[in-house]
Amino acid sequence: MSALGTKTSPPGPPTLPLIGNLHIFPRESTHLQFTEWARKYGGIFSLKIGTGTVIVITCPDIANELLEKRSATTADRPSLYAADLVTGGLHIALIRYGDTWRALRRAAHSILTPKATARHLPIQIAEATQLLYDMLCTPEYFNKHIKRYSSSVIMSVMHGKRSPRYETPETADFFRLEQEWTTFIAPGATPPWKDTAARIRKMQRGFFFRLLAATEERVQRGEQNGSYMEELLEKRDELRLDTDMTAYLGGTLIEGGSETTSSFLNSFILCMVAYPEALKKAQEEMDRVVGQDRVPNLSDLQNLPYVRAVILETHRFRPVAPLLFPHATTYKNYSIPAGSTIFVNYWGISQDPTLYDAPDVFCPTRYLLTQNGTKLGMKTSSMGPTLAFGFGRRSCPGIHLAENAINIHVMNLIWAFNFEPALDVDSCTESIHSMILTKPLPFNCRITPRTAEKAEIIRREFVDAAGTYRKFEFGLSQEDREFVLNSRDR
Ligand code: HEM
Repeated sequence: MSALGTKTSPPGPPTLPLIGNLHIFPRESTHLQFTEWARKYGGIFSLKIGTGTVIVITCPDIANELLEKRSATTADRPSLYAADLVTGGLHIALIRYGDTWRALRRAAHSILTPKATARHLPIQIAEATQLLYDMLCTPEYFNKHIKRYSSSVIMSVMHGKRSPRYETPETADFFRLEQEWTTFIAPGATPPWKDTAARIRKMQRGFFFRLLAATEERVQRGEQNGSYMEELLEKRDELRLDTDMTAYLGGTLIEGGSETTSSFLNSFILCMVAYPEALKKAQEEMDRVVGQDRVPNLSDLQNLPYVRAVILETHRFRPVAPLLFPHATTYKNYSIPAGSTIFVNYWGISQDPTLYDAPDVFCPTRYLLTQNGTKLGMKTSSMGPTLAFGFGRRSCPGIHLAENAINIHVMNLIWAFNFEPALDVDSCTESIHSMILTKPLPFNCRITPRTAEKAEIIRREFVDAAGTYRKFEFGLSQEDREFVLNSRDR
């Protein structure tokens, strides 16, 4: 902590004139190099990138002090020229701290409270049921099924329109856009050429505004289904959102909710394959509490301490955002220069052997022994269970929606399936990293229903959920209609 109170810069690797540490700044698997430096230079270290400063925090107490207690001075984001070229400064997760961010964040909060989120449980549960069904029918495509689920559920919740198939046009458009957009803003990408920016901008605005227009038309036809955008459109004046802000908020929340949930579910399956003893313990607990004859529901979770521990351990073991999202500081009279970029090295904290026993092992039991899974006797008041969702004013506003989704899936999947290694499973605990979000490298595994009775229950639940799906199915393509007819509405 002492570095925070002094006027000297935090320590860091030796610098070269003019470029500082630019030549050694890791563009890939950044969290791994940051963690190596943290072990050498301590819980707070700094890098010089040209005239700028990057601060890396790998200590929960310092992260808490700077990003939670002094949140007003660290709620900014570093300026991202490439992102602004495309979004015009309307991306809630990337924009600078200021009036536009405040208006977007207030609007996001007003629709993402725990109470508001509970209203969307029926479609979240129905979408989770389709994931079970898809994995039952074609388990080899589980990764594709997770991607379909993750984008369909958030589009249903936000815009009231679901995608029954991975190839449904909205989902396909969304993945195409995400591919272009995330490549364009990735660190170290080719310079942000204006014509590329203009092309992606056209694509992004086209997609976000099409979704908004479809919601408006649906409302005009009197076909409301309770989506968030309906609520936002109603409160738009009160929340001071113009049309661009409304469309961008709807679109960027889809982006925030899709890849994150999908990454968590892939990591969860990976852990179940790689650590069969953890899966077995979770299944035993599930069988004791829920039994064989029904799928679990959210209220079961309070009686499933080991399953809750599996969720926390998955966040720790393979964080979705190993460096959270970068913050920027505007704090003046401080040893951290104004305008510094701040990374919280959540990965380095999660893998710290002074905090955790055997941190590189997936071991949910640690969360049954101590509240935060840390070693016995450690003082860890700065390390609550929501660390994976960030700190302070920029912490994740989608946390309640995300936690419901994760809880439903983890229970469902443990109840329904066995997960076993395929031949190439050796590589399975590696991750790829794209600076902000990680997800496992593609891997194969064998997914089989635990019993024939459970397979039958899944088929029945899928057909029974037809009424819920239909409320979110508008303007389906011929192929989507055929899928619905053949799989569900026979
Ligand atoms: C597994 C699920 C999720 C994880 C692990 C996660 C994690 C995070 C993290 C680490 C941040 C950055 C916090 C910081 O800067 O300190 C963040 C920000 C954000 N998340 Fe999530 N998230 C998840 C799901 C969602 C969902 C479902 C939504 C949308 C409904 C969402 C919307 C956002 C938005 C809009 C921001 C930017 C907030 C801002 O800059 O003001 N996230 N999330």
